[in-house]
Amino acid sequence: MNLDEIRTHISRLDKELLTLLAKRKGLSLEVARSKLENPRPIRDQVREQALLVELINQGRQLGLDAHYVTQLYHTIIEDSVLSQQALLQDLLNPQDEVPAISVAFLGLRGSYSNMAARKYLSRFQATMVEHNCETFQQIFDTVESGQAQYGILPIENTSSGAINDVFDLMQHTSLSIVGELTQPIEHCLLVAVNTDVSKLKTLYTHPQVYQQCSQYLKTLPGVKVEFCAASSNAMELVASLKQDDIGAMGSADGGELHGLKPLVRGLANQKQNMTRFIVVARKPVEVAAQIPAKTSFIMSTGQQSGALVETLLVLRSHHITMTKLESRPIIGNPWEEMFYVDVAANVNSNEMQAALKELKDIVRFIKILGCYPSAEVAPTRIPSKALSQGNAGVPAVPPHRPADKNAAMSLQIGRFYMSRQEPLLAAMLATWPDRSALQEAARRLKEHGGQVLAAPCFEQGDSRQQQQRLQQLREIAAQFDLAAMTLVHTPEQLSRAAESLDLLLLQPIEGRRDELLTAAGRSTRPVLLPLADKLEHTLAEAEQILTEGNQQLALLDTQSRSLPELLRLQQQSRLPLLGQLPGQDSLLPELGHALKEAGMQGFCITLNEEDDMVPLQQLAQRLYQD
Ligand SMILES: O=C(O)C(=O)C[C@]1(C(=O)O)C=C[C@@H](O)C=C1
Repeated sequence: MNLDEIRTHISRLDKELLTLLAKRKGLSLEVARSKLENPRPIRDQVREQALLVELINQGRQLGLDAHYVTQLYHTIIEDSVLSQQALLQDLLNPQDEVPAISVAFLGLRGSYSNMAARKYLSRFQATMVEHNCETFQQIFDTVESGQAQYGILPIENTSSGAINDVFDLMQHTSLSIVGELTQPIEHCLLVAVNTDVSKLKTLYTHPQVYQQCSQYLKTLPGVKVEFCAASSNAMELVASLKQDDIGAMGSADGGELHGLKPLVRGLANQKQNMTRFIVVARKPVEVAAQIPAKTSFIMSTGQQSGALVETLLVLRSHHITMTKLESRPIIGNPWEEMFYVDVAANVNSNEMQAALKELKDIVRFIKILGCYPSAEVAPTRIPSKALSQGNAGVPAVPPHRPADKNAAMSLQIGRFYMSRQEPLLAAMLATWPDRSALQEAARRLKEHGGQVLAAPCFEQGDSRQQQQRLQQLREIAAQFDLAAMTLVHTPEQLSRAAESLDLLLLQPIEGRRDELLTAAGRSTRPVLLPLADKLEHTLAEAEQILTEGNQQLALLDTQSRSLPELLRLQQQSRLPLLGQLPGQDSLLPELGHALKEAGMQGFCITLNEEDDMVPLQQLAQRLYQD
């Protein structure tokens, strides 16, 4: 076959894939209707997990890797769940057939609020009429007066926290919250013409974006930064000037609307930067009982001690989970507070109605802001057991973690938990690899069921190169849904790594790490402390970290200590213990298995450039299947 013929073939297959996906979606909507007739919850994670495990195994037989299959199906299932929810919501809240829906949001075309508005409206069969607003107040006014049907407002951001102005405006509005959505904020360097970072002289950006990308901007010392009122203004300017020495900072999708291309992605200091938006309208909506719902309300309590606790106890007694609590001053009443509460419950449920009745008796003021479908479709987790290779037909188990006997000792790294039952598996590259080798290591680690990718970001190079490595490590780890770790020698390196990575490995030379221990204790990231020569030194060092506040600490045995030594350590400390083992030891699987039995909660497998991952793969099989 020549290139054209192959492409024709690929196009035909893609069309078939789309036809099948559309058929699948149709069936999913049929399921939703049947769940409405014979009431059952929309989400069924036991079914999802069984499906995913089956697909991973089928995929393997066809030569597709587990990570690829999982990612693909997470997207398909997320769409399936959201489409089912939207269908049920439509049936419950029939809308007038309108050709256009108007939405008010902050900023111009391409702003993050604009992207959120587009995402929200994509679920309606109507075109969007955009109302660009300059202030949050203007958004409220536009919807209250009926000029727009919906208003989109950012309410909280994972790096900068609550957006207080929006909370304050919610106190006085007659509007209801009818929806929510979360938008990833990925700042990119956007340009209008083909160019290179080294040619840039000026960057246009919003002060908040500048702040959120401060680490990256330090790597561009010669570039002048000019502030604009919003990132959408910066994009508009750069698009109109079309010069190769200027750029804007904002989202890739937003930039595309202005014809800009992303030159560098993932500029933010914080690894995960998400903004949660609320959608407000004049009329409240009803949420179908089968859909996970959220209810938001505000309340003010008396000033007597324990008043807030009493209200929270009411929620607890009705088994209602609170997902958010914010307090804001009441304008005009100094020292009084208004509390904003989000709960994971439908306002019409019996529990919520009973809780509201009790709350009304004990608060001064309470107002429901709205009840709306929860937009979060958390991916169903697949146990490492199912991911470690060669495992056909793993029985489906419910996705929630079984109660861990050693709950007090388990630690969360990124989105993974380490425990004696499922030890953490990290691959640590001895030298910094090139991008494709790092990607290949990540792909294979994921395929074998490992969870943490580690590489030395600080061993060579200047500060700019080190920063680029941190970014690359975090980016590739995220691409394969792995956590990321690096070795840090100084407090400064520790704070830089803590901005991007999930786990910080402290340098092993004791006596030279006093300041590093203090910095680790003040960090909010989990820390891995290599054992000191003497047991009492290790315990003293661990204590130094814990007393500074950071309780996310695990110990690492770098010298394959004897079993009695390790058991003694475990008797004296409740901290999780990991072992560092060479990746090419033919006994790796047996050694790891024995150490797991002895209570180790994880393994850091060191790999040199030429090493293969066969022993690591065998270790994963022993760890997760025996
Ligand atoms: O099988 C169901 O119950 C469905 O609703 C279908 C489906 C899917 O798309 O596969 C969607 C949502 C559920 O959480 C489980 C599976």
